[in-house]
Amino acid sequence: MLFDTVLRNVKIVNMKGEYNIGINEGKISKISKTGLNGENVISPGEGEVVLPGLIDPHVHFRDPGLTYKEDFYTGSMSAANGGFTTVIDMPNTKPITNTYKNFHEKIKIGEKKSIVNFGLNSGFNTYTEMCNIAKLKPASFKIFMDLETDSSLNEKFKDLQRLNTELGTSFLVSCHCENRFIVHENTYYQKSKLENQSIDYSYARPSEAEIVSIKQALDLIRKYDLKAHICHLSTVKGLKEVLKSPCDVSYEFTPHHIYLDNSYFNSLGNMVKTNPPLRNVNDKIGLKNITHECMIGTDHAPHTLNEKSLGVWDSKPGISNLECVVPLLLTEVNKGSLSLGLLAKIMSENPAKRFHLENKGEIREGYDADLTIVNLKESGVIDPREFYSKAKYSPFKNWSYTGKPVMTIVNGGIIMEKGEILKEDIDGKGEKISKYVHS
Ligand SMILES: NC(=O)N[C@@H](CC(=O)O)C(=O)O
Ligand SMILES: [Zn+2]
Ligand SMILES: [Zn+2]
Repeated sequence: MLFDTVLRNVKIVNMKGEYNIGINEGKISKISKTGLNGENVISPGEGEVVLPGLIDPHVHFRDPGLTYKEDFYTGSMSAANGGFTTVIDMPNTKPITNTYKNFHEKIKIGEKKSIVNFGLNSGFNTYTEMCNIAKLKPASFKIFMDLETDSSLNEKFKDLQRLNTELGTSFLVSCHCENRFIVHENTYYQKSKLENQSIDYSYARPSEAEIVSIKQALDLIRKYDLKAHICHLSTVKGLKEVLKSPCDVSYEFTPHHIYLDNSYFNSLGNMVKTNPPLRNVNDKIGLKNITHECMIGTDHAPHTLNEKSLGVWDSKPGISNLECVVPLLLTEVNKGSLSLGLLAKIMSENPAKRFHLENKGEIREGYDADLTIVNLKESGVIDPREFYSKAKYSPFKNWSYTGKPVMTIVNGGIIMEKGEILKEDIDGKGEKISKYVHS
């Protein structure tokens, strides 16, 4: 049999020895020890290992309405260059992605411009509007708890329970956990100081705001029998609340909350301003908290350099990490502080399962041919000038790494090879390679 594409004599994560992977019609159709023939043959080099296509459940591509910061084309190229085959985009665009019309519009934007598979989170809205959006299969309904009062929170969680009951669905609520009241109180106090340092931003939105908000979210999902995903979990105490909860709750860590603490404000200023803020070194989560249950969500949140330089309170919060996180974590694999198998679990299998991305997250016959090939031996330093993202800056600039993504394959099509992006996201039959993915 002649396959469309064959990966010849490759190492596959979690599997001993070398294998041949036969790809047909965008699917993994054969994994065999014996040789396979294909129209295209890919023979990975020394030190290269095949991972299931990496999935980022938390990106902001700013499309539509804020495309001067990033758009689906530059954001998805950034994802492809970072080794990601699927991303899930957030609804805080302009207009907000919380009506049937805007949601449908964004699917069309992604289908036109994205070179990786994409899912979409919806914002909350009226009950009727959310029922309409449910037909378009959002990955989850996203709530920014720092924008809600206790009563509006209760109403929204209640609406989602009603929707799941009436439609027979089980949509997740993805939560940005910062308590609005605690943030307002502490921001007011910090702003009242004679002068402000960048680090004051981390005291304006203290760890306590996240911990209280996580407890609120856990109480509400218990009350309304919902499932939750906690975005950018940044504190050990918040993690403890999640781990002891009997509810169905998942969580993600960002690279900046793993690697950086609020002392970085002193050297990098508002470049590291983000919500939730970098934490005091004693409060923060870190590499030691990465277990088989978590996920990595980059919270890729681009702003222009100008918007990042408007002072402590007016600078825009957000850090872009799609092209940094894999080299950083592969470096941990080389140091022995993270296994490659665990990296594949938290960056592919777990997000695929949690957001019901069928046939993704594992290298298995019949699954989609979404594959990330990494070179464990290639080293270098992070250079934001090479980013495909419009946000060509990073707190990880000049960080050295050992290990990087060298090929990204989406539905059997090579979309990135050695840092070069395939210009046309079209397969041999003229079909778009990447797709809108939904549960
Ligand atoms: N994380 C941030 O600081 N900013 C995000 C919004 C968010 O994720 O809260 C953004 O969209 O810029
Ligand atoms: Zn957020
Ligand atoms: Zn975000």
